[in-house]
Amino acid sequence: MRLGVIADDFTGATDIASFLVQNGMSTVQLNGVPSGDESFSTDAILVSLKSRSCPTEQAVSDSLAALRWLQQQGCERFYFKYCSTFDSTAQGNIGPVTDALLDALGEQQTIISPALPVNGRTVYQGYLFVMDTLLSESGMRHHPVTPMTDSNLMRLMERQARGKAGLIASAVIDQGPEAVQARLAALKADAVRYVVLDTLHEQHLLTQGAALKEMKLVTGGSGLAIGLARQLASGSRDRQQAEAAGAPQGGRAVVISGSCSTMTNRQVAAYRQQAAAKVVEVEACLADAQSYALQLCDWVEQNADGELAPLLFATSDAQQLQRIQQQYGAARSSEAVEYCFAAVARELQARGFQRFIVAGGETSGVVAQTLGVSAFHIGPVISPGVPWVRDTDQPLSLALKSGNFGDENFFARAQTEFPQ
Ligand SMILES: Nc1ncnc2c1ncn2[C@@H]1O[C@H](COP(=O)(O)OP(=O)(O)OP(=O)(O)O)[C@@H](O)[C@H]1O
Ligand SMILES: O=C(O)[C@@H](O)C(=O)CO
Repeated sequence: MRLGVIADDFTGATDIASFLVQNGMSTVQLNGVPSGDESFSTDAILVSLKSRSCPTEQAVSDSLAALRWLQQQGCERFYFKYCSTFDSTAQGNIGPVTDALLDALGEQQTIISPALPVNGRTVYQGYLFVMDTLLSESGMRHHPVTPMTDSNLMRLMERQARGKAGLIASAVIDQGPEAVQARLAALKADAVRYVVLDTLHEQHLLTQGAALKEMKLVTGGSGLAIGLARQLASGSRDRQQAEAAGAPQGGRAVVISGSCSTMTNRQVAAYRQQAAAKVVEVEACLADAQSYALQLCDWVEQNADGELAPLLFATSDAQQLQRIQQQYGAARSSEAVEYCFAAVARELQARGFQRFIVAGGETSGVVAQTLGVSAFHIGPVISPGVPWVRDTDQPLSLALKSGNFGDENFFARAQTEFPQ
């Protein structure tokens, strides 16, 4: 059974791709809907979009285009991948995209399962937790683009989508796949369109996978992929061989950090102690991003011969970010930073850089798009949900880190533990 995945951002896409591969499904990841007539024979085909925080109409039309293309590729099951921290406010795109996909598939019900317990994202009584904290009390409440101030997934869904939301609590999931299926059917009879699934640990994801293997459309983070892949995998491939195709190759490296998450702040602080690092000033990005980018690239080149790659970071803590956003506007400042990073990536590629370690989903999307990446091999995992990936056409290796993923030493480990 071929699985088609539509991911709403770039790091989210590599995140789920790594779990699919680790759990037995051969996977190709494509940047956007391909325009040519190529076809792929992998167990899973993943289209990564930049639809998390774009205007809703565009998110819906891009997602529907991806769905149609995946159907043409013979996919029969579909997975809408969004963030394990449900990055989506009342005006967000998860609800409208879910509704559009359900309508296009002629389905009345789907599930909402953002949990990824290995990275501390769990769901209890429909409330999303980050480690030991409610989502709305975690660093996500200060997110520059999608501040999360509610943790109740039923409420979040009902605010942005068209139908009723319900819950399957952990006590039911503990009873196994048949109990989950029976509850889904009961909720469907009650016209519940979005069913939030409690998830406390990996066994719950395995149960969900078994319960949902016939469901046409599922939605969630990357955790559910563990359970679903084990049901849908064809068993036709050698994981180690596949990972070797995505292992990082040589060439000069740079670390680019545009995430302001709590974890990225810690990672940047740790890496600055070990490697050359330079802050990217929002004022300079706003003034003349193009020439500022060239200056930054000169600095990167001057510092590229150390043991560890140089770091450019716009990463700020919550207070700095608030000051910047008040002064320049949230959208304007984040766009200026993204524009500058795009110019930096383009220039460094032209100067022969071949390994890019990037923090932040939006930032990764911009960088990968600028570098002209159209398809990846998924390589070895640096931290849960963050694999090295290698472009299928050009000598280019990328580690695209979701904002909150990885341990404190992530940037250094991505280099030292994966020598070329
Ligand atoms: N100093 C800053 N001032 C204003 N905006 C910034 C600053 N630094 C980064 N940004 C913007 O914040 C946004 C961060 O989003 P991004 O998706 O890259 O990281 P993230 O949300 O932490 O990661 P993820 O989506 O993987 O959880 C980007 O648009 C980036 O340009
Ligand atoms: O699910 C997650 O947390 C990540 O894959 C992600 O989408 C962050 O951008």
